[in-house]
Amino acid sequence: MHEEHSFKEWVLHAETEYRFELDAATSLAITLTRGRAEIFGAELVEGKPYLFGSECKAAVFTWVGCTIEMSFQFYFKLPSRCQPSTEYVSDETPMSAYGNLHIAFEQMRVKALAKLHGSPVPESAHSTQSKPQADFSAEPPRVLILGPENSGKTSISKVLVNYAVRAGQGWSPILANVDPIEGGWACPGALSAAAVHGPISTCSPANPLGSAATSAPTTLSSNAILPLVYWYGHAETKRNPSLMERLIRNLGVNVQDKFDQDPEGSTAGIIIDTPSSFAASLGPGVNDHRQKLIRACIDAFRINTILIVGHEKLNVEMQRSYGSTLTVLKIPKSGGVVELDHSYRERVHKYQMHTYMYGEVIPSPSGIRGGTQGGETLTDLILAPSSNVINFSDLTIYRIGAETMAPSSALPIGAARVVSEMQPVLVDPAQPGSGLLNAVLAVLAPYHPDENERYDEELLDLTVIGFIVITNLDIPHKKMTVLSPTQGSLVGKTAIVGSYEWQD
Ligand SMILES: Nc1ncnc2c1ncn2[C@@H]1O[C@H](COP(=O)(O)OP(=O)(O)OP(=O)(O)O)[C@@H](O)[C@H]1O
Repeated sequence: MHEEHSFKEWVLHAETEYRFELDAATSLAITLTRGRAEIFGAELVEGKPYLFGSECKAAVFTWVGCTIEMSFQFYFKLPSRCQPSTEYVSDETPMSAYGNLHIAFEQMRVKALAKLHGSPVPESAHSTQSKPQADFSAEPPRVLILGPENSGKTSISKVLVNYAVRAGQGWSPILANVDPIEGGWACPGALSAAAVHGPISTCSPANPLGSAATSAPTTLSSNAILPLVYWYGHAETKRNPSLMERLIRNLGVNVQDKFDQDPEGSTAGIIIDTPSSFAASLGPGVNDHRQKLIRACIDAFRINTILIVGHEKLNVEMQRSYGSTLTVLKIPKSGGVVELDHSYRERVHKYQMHTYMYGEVIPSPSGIRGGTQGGETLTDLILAPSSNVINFSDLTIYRIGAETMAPSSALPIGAARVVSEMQPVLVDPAQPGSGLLNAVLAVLAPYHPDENERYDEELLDLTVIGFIVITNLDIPHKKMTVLSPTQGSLVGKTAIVGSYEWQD
């Protein structure tokens, strides 16, 4: 194996950022040696090497100026360079706009808390900043972020959540991810929400929102993130918009329950990261789905602020639809956001699945000791999945809506379609072409223990307790091999298969 490393220092002036993009099989360590700096709102601790890998793309921003040291290493073949494939410093960032937004949201939180306690609103919560547009009421910020592909929606969500967590007021805002491609804290295809208690780190696209307790060992410092997960199972929202809508509404009901149980906690608010398909009208019919899903988010999470990232047309559209009842704000897109192409997204999907099963340890560049991946100690990040052979009958598998629905025109005259797009269809692993080999399955929480509380489509409303991958099907013996991050038994469990596949 060929290895080579390099070392470099960057001096950043106030309100500038160092942007980098890593190639595959490279790793980077960044150490803050002077001043203060942050990555998407998460502060770096001075003197601690932060590791980045798996083609990570990110920026180190400083409000006050800083010096950072980089150690870079590439592994394997073709040592074409000794630095990230792209790296530069920019003094044009939208961070002050994002900072102002954070201040406005902070005022909303403070006012909402004061209202809850019946106390007067503190002077500091009355804005002296040039406040963005409409009047923010005494409601917590419940924010929907919309924007086209590669506009930086996820990064902005992280900045806003990290600033709230850093504010020192004990806020734990909820971050919800309704972008199935993103993966969030689970696997690609999932929709999730979690209360965030500590800064969300960025070190690898395999964990875009930091590590979660579902796949990580309990020793992780960030294991406070306990996401609530639903499984959509596909990359594209247009594939089954009705299911998307139902899951969004389910997430909303859960978040609302949490808010009802903890009114004080609810004042921290919620930030929703959305798929880029919400911003793009791609053809006849798609626009309706898009509108329906945006409306579902607004209702489900009782949104009071919509942020549009750098998209004039969408801004006008949202102003027209919601401007009279909600605050709709256009915010600038960062010039640093990287255009991620299809093949990169496919590789990220693989990194995410691999990390879900095995964990991820980014190799430290030579000479780097005590490196951290977003605050975690490296030995904690290795997972040992179990590969078990189970009987076909141990696990009940469904697919939501039939994959191979006959077109209505092919049905006998007068016959209604039997399978709706929301109907759970039992999948028989013994059937050739079941589509289960290498499929990613979401294992669901149990049905309601009280038979009287059960209903037909209950399956659609069950949360996910974990993901498995079927790595072998032995049809003659009616057995299958299942890779799972935990040792727990699957007997009697119910799982859903979508369209995601993964091979190690
Ligand atoms: N200022 C920046 N400097 C360098 N890289 C950045 C910056 N902002 C964002 N990125 C990177 O650009 C990529 C795309 O950003 P992000 O995921 O936030 O966009 P998005 O709009 O959520 O994407 P999607 O199209 O998946 O919805 C990510 O890899 C992110 O880390």
